[in-house]
Amino acid sequence: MSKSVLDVRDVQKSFGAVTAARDISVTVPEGAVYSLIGSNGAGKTTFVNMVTGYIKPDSGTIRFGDRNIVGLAPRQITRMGIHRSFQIAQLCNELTVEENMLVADAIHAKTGASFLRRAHQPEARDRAMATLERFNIAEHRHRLVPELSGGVKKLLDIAMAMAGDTQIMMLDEPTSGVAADEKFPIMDLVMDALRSAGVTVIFVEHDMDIVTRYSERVLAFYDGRIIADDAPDEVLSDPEVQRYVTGAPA
Ligand SMILES: Nc1ncnc2c1ncn2[C@@H]1O[C@H](COP(=O)(O)OP(=O)(O)OP(=O)(O)O)[C@@H](O)[C@H]1O
Repeated sequence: MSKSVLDVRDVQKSFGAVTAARDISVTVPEGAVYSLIGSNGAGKTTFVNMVTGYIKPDSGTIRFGDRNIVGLAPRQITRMGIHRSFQIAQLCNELTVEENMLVADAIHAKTGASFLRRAHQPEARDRAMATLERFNIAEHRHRLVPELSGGVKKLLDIAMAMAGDTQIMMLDEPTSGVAADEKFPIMDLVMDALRSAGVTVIFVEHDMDIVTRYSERVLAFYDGRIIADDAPDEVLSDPEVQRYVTGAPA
């Protein structure tokens, strides 16, 4: 069995009277693909925010490799290798695809060189092109963001989140904003690119076809708790999950 890359133990988080995380414990093996499901307000984003340092748990531990990362700033956690993409793509409209990628690369670079110098280094351009090629969007490199389809924007956003040394990628609804007929092709590309880079993937998703097709394991959230943690078929046929999450038999 692969070693664990992320180990969350007994994590709790409340916002006033609302408990958004209750006794959350989960171990994610290196290279696994996990999806997080649950209705609105179930606690999925709170989980992602705690792992990425945007929210500090009230108690519990989050171990990344052999280090407890609770209390570290998002920037420190990103530099350690836990990256994320948001539901709404974080792109700069005034720049081309390649320029956006160069900005992401310069932000993630660990060298002491100035931001602009880093963006102009030939190695940076090579790295940017390699990532764009991995996500099959190199042909769009000279186009400005507003000219791109929802699918290409999504691919660019995830490609940018991959800049630097990524060990865990957390994706918030990777197919939101993507046309229905583009969803599977986009997910095929994203998952192939992440798997070939050996990255562990944790993604929030409401579309059960995507969950079934792309995740190896599913965490079902309800009222701040994980009510199921198993293979997709097991989770989606669980009566509690059908009652509180999917609302229908799988
Ligand atoms: N910063 C915050 N301040 C106050 N309450 C919050 C905050 N973040 C989350 N909550 C509350 O915590 C609970 C869990 O929210 P969370 O965003 O984690 O749910 P979710 O499963 O991601 O929902 P959605 O699918 O709508 O994004 C909700 O009741 C939410 O209102």
